[in-house]
Amino acid sequence: MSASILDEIVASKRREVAAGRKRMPIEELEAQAAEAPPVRDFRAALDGRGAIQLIAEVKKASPSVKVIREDFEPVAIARAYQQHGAACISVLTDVPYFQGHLSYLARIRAAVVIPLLRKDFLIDEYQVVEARVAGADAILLIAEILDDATMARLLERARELGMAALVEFHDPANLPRVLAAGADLVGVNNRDLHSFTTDIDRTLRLRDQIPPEILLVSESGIHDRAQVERLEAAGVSAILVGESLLRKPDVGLAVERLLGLAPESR
Ligand SMILES: O=P(O)(O)OC[C@@H](O)[C@@H](O)c1c[nH]c2ccccc12
Repeated sequence: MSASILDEIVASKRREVAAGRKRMPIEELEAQAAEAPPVRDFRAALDGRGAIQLIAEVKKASPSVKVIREDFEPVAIARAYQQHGAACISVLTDVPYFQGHLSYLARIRAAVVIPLLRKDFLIDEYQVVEARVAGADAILLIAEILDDATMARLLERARELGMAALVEFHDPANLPRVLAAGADLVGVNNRDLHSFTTDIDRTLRLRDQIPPEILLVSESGIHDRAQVERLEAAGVSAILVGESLLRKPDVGLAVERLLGLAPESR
């Protein structure tokens, strides 16, 4: 994702939020959030005490590769993820760039019991409340698109609503900002924002700079068992994986292979 596409996405989110506020004022949305069923503990589900856990992602497309999977059935994919060993599910809700939808959260929520992450570009508390109403148990926050005050405020808002926040960064310079915001669940995005290349060494290099009480998630570019074993040995709590699972015809088998529950194909 080039920096300019990130700017473009953020601009589209500002328009979405403005339109949302017109359709339904935040007070009304908050009233709905107060009535929503209880959240599931996303962070606790990732605390495998040494055994690395999987957040499996439901994502049809992305700006880097366009359509990832043609026969995209979000609920069936989520069910397979759960059945074959994922601890949590990440659901892309961005429409224009990832071909996701907010309604996928509610549909998936009705079909699985494991906790769900709203994966989107959150810049405003309106989207945080919206996530809760739609059925999310956690939200993603991206350090690269948030100033310090907004990052801390959205994190606090998530907690007030009972949700967890996974706070992601790519540039190591942003790690101190993420910690200062009070994150207890931190993601390293292995994908370079300019070249789209991924490198899990980015997570491994940063491992020692993250306090042990914080759960660390390695995100993007994970596609084989050897990588997962390296991350597990380094004490990484969880992996966030989309593309490599979605490219396989049998996503359940792909999950088992990544988790070492089934032998890898050759
Ligand atoms: O499909 P991959 O390479 O397994 O990556 C999953 C996830 O990490 C990636 O989708 C992602 C990480 N951070 C994001 C922020 C917004 C949208 C998408 C993402």
